[in-house]
Amino acid sequence: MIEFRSVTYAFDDVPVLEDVSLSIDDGEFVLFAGANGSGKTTLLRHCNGLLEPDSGDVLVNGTPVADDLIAARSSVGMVFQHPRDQFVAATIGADVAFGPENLGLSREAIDRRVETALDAVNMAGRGDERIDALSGGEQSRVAIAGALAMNPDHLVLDEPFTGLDDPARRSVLERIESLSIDGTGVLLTTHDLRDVVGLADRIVAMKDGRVVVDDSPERALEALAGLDVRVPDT
Ligand SMILES: Nc1ncnc2c1ncn2[C@@H]1O[C@H](COP(=O)(O)OP(=O)(O)OP(=O)(O)O)[C@@H](O)[C@H]1O
Repeated sequence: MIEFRSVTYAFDDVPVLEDVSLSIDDGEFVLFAGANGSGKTTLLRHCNGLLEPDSGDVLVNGTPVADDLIAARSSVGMVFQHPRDQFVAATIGADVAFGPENLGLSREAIDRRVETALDAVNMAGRGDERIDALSGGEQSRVAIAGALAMNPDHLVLDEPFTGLDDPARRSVLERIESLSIDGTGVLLTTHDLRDVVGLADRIVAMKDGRVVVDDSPERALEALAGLDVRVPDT
């Protein structure tokens, strides 16, 4: 479970998050919607200590993130907007192994995690391939595998479809759907809900650093007018 309690945060004295309180259960699929600059990325970067609140608290499984960064980072996997920026190794397998290696697991356990994570993104057996030779969609799936190798309870995906063509978008979407069905919680930011709204349990919409809608997809869609969020046509 992830809990934000009255979280306030400013960049250089400019308020970016104002009194955000949310609680996210294990297994929940939550869409974070809102215009560019509304604070979605900034909020989610608090889940594993990349940012710390100026006031308020962020707890993962009941423990403040800053008190146990390893526990928070094991429980909440993050995939950033430009996966290319988060790779640390030249080959798929080495990159996906990086997180588990830092947990001090045995080689055998690491290999098992890498294999399972690659399987989950439909890239089994491709560990020796170079990341720089992959398409954008494949790179996104490797980034997701890297997060999955930590066996997270929740997966944070920040605008995972940015820059992807239609086939890549579909392939990443399918992977996200099957992970969600298998029980991984998903926190996904987007300013375009069309492809993902059918998967979500809940939509949280932000505006100017505040949560302005937090509801089931059906009810939230009615409330989203005026927030610069593309909603499905029907
Ligand atoms: N490193 C930074 N330094 C200063 N200001 C920042 C920084 N990162 C974000 N901001 C500002 O914080 C505000 C919220 O940005 P954030 O990226 O959280 O919004 P977002 O809703 O995720 O939008 P986007 O879809 O564009 O990523 C914006 O006004 C942005 O300019």
